[in-house]
Amino acid sequence: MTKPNIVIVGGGYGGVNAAIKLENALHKTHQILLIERKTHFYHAFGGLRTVVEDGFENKILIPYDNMFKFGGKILHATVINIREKEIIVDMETELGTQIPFEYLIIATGSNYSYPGKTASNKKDETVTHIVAQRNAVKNAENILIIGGGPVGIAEDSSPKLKKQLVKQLTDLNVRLIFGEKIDISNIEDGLSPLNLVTNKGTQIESDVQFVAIGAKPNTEIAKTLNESIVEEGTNLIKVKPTLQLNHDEYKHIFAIGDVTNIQETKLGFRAGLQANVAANNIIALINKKKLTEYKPLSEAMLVTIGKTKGSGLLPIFGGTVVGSYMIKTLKGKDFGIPKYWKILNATLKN
Ligand SMILES: Cc1cc2nc3c(=O)[nH]c(=O)nc-3n(C[C@H](O)[C@H](O)[C@H](O)COP(=O)(O)OP(=O)(O)OC[C@H]3O[C@@H](n4cnc5c(N)ncnc54)[C@H](O)[C@@H]3O)c2cc1C
Repeated sequence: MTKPNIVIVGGGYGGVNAAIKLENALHKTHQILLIERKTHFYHAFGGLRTVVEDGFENKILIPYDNMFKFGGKILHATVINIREKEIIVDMETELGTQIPFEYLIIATGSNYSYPGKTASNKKDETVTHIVAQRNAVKNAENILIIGGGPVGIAEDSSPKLKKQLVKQLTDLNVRLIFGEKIDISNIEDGLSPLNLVTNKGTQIESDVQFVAIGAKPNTEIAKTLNESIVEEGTNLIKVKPTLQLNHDEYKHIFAIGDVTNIQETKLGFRAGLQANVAANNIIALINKKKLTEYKPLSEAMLVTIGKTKGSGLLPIFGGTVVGSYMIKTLKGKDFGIPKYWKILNATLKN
């Protein structure tokens, strides 16, 4: 007898963790199916280092091929439609284009400009893009970065963190401009010299430009199920604390990670924690047990500046600011790369 499908759409930090957990627990009774458009997991935490270290891209592009151990399947296709009991993909797969499910997890994450994330589905195209960026940086005298990202957050949540980051960047000869905006529509590929002017009239000449103005949630396909599951304004999927969609018709559909409207900064490690809750709740529904709730954590971030510097905020004692030593140890040294190769059951060749 064919086993009912549990489908996970999106193999990022949330989707991979949920798929592995569900496969471990349910492979005897259910077919676990991960649908992911890319052939390789893109380990975003280390994305920025590809710009300065030759070959680093090979460490952060991890093949998905070997991740399942008990018959789970990964299909490389793009989901274009979600219905109440099935999803539709954009190409013919071994299971066709119309794939039924008993339970579904939407984990389609968010987009970010290169090299934060990749827009390409194929490893060689991603590598070509990264190498072009790295070469442009090697030949550049002036590099423009638009968007303060975690620094912007630091401003609101911890003045001490902001102060530490500003000092470290200024020591490295980085010129910081706060409170001004640049029209990014003037930037094409970010690899050619440009002379830009901010809304306050500051002229900035640069050889290379990086746009770092935040992630954009991938919730368009969620809307194909029902427009009302996505919050207007934020474009995020409304979820209950159990991570089921906040809609009584869809108790069998969950959302996790960067796509949800949970009130906390969007981070991969949180997507992983949410994956545990969603997977446990699917197991609980199958076994007719009580569901558990996801509890958002307090603010946390680790901002690296090169291999040895940085500053961060840990979610302990209501938010503790830490300096370069902790950041180097927790993140800057290897960005958790060995951990993710292990999770995906792949071998990193040095
Ligand atoms: C430069 C940078 C550094 C970061 N550093 C950290 C850090 O140090 N620590 C931390 O915790 N977080 C960090 N983050 C944040 C972290 O990357 C995100 O929070 C995380 O990626 C969210 O995980 P996710 O599983 O929700 O989605 P994603 O990781 O975005 O994964 C979504 C997946 O879904 C796939 N997908 C999307 N739509 C479809 C579709 N229709 N069909 C098939 N597949 C689809 C995508 O290809 C993608 O693989 C960083 C982010 C950036 C950009």
